[in-house]
Amino acid sequence: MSQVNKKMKVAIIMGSQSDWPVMENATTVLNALDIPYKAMVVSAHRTPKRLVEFAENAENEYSLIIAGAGGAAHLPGMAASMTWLPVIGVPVMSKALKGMDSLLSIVQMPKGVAVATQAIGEAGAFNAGLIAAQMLAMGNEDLQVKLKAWRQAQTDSVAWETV
Ligand SMILES: Nc1c(C(=O)O)ncn1[C@@H]1O[C@H](COP(=O)(O)O)[C@@H](O)[C@H]1O
Repeated sequence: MSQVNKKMKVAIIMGSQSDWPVMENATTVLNALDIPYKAMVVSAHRTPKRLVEFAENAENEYSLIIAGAGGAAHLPGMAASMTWLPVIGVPVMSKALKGMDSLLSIVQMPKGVAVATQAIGEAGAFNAGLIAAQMLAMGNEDLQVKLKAWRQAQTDSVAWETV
């Protein structure tokens, strides 16, 4: 894999395939800006060995990790504990506690291991893709141009007023 591709690629991991309808929102901005990604189920609880293998090798293939999980959402923090790559956490809505459990499990990291936690649910997943794009754009002028155009299109689409 070329250095350019490696620099741009985002991993989207989630605890269960049932998270995908929420986590798919993370792909909206990535698709719009032609940022490559790979989405996969990796569970700290159910597939711990797969998580260790993924996290220990992530820097060879990816620039950033978006990690979503619901309930006892240990996946983002555990991934962050095993790689220096930035991990953006998405609390997936849970049935029993409406995602408050997911949010608190992800956001309340101990000092020294960081997860960039987003809002609960679809908006959080969407913004995870957006902040990933912004982070990648820091060192990429082409991406900055695309991102500014995307932002302007959003601004134009929400402006509304009566005559
Ligand atoms: N929180 C975690 C982890 C983990 O943190 O490793 N693995 C699965 N899960 C979560 O369990 C919920 C229910 O999963 P199922 O729908 O498969 O029963 C999902 O939201 C998933 O993210």
